[in-house]
Amino acid sequence: MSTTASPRTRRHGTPSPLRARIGRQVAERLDNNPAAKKAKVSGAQIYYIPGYLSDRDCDMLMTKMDEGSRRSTLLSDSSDPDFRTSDSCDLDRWSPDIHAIDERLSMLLGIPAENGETIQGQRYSPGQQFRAHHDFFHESQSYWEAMKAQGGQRTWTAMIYLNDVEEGGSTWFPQAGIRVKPERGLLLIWNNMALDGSPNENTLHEGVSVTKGTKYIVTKWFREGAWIR
Ligand SMILES: O=C(O)CCC(=O)C(=O)O
Ligand SMILES: [Fe+2]
Repeated sequence: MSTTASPRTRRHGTPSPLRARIGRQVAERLDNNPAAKKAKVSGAQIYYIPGYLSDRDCDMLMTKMDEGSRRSTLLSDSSDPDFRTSDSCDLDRWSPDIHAIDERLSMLLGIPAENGETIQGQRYSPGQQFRAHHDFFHESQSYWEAMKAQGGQRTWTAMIYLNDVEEGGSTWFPQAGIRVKPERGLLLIWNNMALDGSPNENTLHEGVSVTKGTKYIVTKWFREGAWIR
């Protein structure tokens, strides 16, 4: 896999030794985990683990999401009202079932649990999508100062598909060149930073519109520092 960051990666922020170290440490941990597979993509670190979450946990999360969802929001203004049309649900991190999943993810990546934002559930019905975006914060935007004070930049993303989707709903990384089809229990993990710790453009990704059925996923974004104090 090519690991060269393109010069364009510098546009949304600056290199950072801390983030570069987190990138190396997590990748080394995943490389040594026989369950974790490395995706053969260009210019980004992407891994996956099929069957990571049990059917019981997937069902538990989908039930909670059906009980507590609201319309998804965006950090930055978009002129496109259809940019992110899913429903979202913040899952209570202190409930024992969720806490156990948090702990497992944190152990898997070797990132302290307090660096993880609260797991967010997202549900897409036919026609709903999350258009191409980066999970990292754009450091030139007005929200960045507030984010900096709350754990700083997002480094790794962990996303789990909770069900198989009848049609559509894949996660597409147009620049890294990979399309992931939803599969119940599958964990997808990627580093939003380049090797030098600057935001990596190649992690641009899209939750492609669902055409048939409903898509349920959970996402956890890890910060470079403590998010919970
Ligand atoms: O729905 C997807 O496949 C992608 C979701 C996503 O990009 C996110 O949660 O940050
Ligand atoms: Fe995303």
